[in-house]
Amino acid sequence: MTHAPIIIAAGGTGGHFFPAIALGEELHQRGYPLILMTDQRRNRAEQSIFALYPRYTLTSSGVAGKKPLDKLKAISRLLWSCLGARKLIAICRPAAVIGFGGYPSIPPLLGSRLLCRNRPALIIHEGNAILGQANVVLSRFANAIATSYPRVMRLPVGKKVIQTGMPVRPAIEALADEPYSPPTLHTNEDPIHLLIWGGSLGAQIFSTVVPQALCNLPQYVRIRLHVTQQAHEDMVPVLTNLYKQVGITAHVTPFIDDVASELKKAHLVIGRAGGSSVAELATAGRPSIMVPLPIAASDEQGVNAQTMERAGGGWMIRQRDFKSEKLCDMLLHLFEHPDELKHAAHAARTLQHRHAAKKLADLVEATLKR
Ligand SMILES: CC(=O)N[C@H]1[C@@H](OP(=O)(O)OP(=O)(O)OC[C@H]2O[C@@H](n3ccc(=O)[nH]c3=O)[C@H](O)[C@@H]2O)O[C@H](CO)[C@@H](O)[C@@H]1O
Repeated sequence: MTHAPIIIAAGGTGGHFFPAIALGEELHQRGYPLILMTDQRRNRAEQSIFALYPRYTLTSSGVAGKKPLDKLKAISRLLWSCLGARKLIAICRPAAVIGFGGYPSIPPLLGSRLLCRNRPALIIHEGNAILGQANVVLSRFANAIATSYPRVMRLPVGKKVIQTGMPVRPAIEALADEPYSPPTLHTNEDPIHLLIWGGSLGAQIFSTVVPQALCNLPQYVRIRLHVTQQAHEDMVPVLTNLYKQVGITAHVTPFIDDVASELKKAHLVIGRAGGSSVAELATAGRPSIMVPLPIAASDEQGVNAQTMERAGGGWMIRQRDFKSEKLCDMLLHLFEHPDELKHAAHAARTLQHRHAAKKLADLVEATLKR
């Protein structure tokens, strides 16, 4: 039987895009033709499973927190994109449109619901512990809402809500049973692996506070450290030299391609608390120090980090309190108390949700049969 196509719409940052790809792979295996609608940041993507509509670029500009004139411009761009999306939907007549959040997911879902005669099924996925701005708008029209977390703030009443979990890349899903052994400072000389990442777009703060903290650790700790750090291109040579000078083994790069291998090695992760990063920490069972992005529209990263901290899987520090002296003390304390790291690694797994891509694809198929 030939299926009608399915449109997957997602903002172009890793947190929205990687789960969209994971679902795409699953639906592709089930025989669905797929169309990916994303923004300029990802327009060259995944040609093998997605027939990317060649001239279609979604708006990526947010609306929240803007000055009135800029807000008006952003809203007009969104509405213009809705018209563009409607044209595409009229041509390819999809059976369903699935949104992964971010403003670029609004035009295809809203366009198909308000402007098209053949109305495809609408499903949204929320990757954070609070419904994001775009999903707040779209949830009113959705036939089903899939969530990563068991409890999600701002969900509308009376809608079909199912926790499918956050789809993660297969190599990360394969870490679901990976054991964790904490580093021991005084009984062996093995490396202590630290992973430092800043979300899909990096974060400047980790290039200042973290190196200062690591340089202030005692020498017997520094020589054991193996650091993998994501940093802005300009900072790569600066941090590489700094770490070398103080005897820290480090690999500094603008983007970590093989996140799975890094998580597998990591004794501790320092980073933001975006939906995908937290889901990956839970899958791999790795303890973390989380510094939520302070400018995130709904403080979704703060809510994600709090959820992980309450589960016992890590420690949240607000950016205003993220200082090198504090981080240095905290790292030394954790390395001296490996049981705390071990406990956090186990606790992180309580938020693990396996086979999310499969569960989400099941939900899509169930909604098609509605
Ligand atoms: C799912 C989701 O809603 N994510 C949030 C996140 O998106 P954002 O995309 O910034 O961050 P996430 O933590 O959600 O995702 C980051 C993704 O990039 C990957 N990665 C990161 C660094 C690297 O070097 N290599 C790499 O592959 C991570 O493994 C992860 O899969 O921040 C936004 C603010 O800007 C929030 O508003 C979003 O709500």
